Amino acid sequence: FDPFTVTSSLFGISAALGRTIYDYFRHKGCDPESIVFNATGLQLDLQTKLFRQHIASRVILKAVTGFMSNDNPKKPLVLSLHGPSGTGKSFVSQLIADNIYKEGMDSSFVHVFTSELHFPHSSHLDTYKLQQWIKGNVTNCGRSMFIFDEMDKMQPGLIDSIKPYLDYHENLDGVSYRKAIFIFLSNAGREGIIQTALDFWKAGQDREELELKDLETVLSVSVFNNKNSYFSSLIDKNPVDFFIPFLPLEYRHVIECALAEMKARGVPPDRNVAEQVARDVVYDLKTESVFSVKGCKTISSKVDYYT
Ligand SMILES: Nc1ncnc2c1ncn2[C@@H]1O[C@H](COP(=O)(O)OP(=O)(O)OP(=O)(O)O)[C@@H](O)[C@H]1O
Repeated sequence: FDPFTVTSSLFGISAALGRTIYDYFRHKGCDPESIVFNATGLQLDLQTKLFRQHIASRVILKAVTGFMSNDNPKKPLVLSLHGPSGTGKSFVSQLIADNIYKEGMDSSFVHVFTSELHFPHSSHLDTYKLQQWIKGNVTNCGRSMFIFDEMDKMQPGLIDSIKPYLDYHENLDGVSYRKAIFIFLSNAGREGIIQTALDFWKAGQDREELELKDLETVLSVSVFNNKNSYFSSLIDKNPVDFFIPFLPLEYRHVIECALAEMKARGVPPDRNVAEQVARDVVYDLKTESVFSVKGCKTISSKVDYYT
């Protein structure tokens, strides 16, 4: 029994809209007990579960903690996470959700939008549906979280349609969006981030010495100045509070991911298996095989294979 599908087929609407309607009737407003921000929990999760992303960890902790401790924010929190595949962008969104919502990603106040899943056939109607989707969910609960996956594959028209919700507005049509969190995930800027990390590696510098300012320029060059980038549509009135780079992962980091995966499954972490898994991963020749092409993305299935 899938309530979204039932709701959708009853009304002859898309599953996404069905979910909004279902959520609306199931939860009239947010239940304060299901939204309790745990700043210490987030800090601990970022320190212990997210590997080797010191810049992202630091920025996310500050941004989310600052925003959640403010009862009257002036605008929604808008985070844009960038970097190569499998480096922890979706994973960190899950850690944020885990420390805000009692039910984490399963909370009915957390909404993941994938343009290909929600609107496979683009049409002008889609922008209306997307706006209604956001509006319906925020009307239901102001402290809603929206995760937009594969932002770089999203139609520019759709991005334009969400811009008003990201800005400084007391309210729009009687709805205040200021307590919502928007997280954009994309691979935009990936080349610049990889090149900077590689230059550091070649110079024998510790990657932990990399600072946000070392990556801001490359991010802005590849992200803002690219006419095909989704940011070209956001740039005029930039509503993004933090652009957060995720660094490519090396062989030794893949080992850490494999060990963590075994631990999470209750299997005793075995370094030999972890090394086998890390050897199996493809490394990018353009980076002299220093960085894993897909980060830690395929680790789970490889651990299955070797354990
Ligand atoms: N830095 C990291 N620390 C710990 N685990 C990680 C890290 N990066 C990736 N992983 C593991 O790999 C899995 C896949 O990563 P994730 O889905 O976050 O990648 P992504 O950056 O969102 O990639 P994509 O751009 O392809 O969507 C995660 O669920 C997590 O188990």
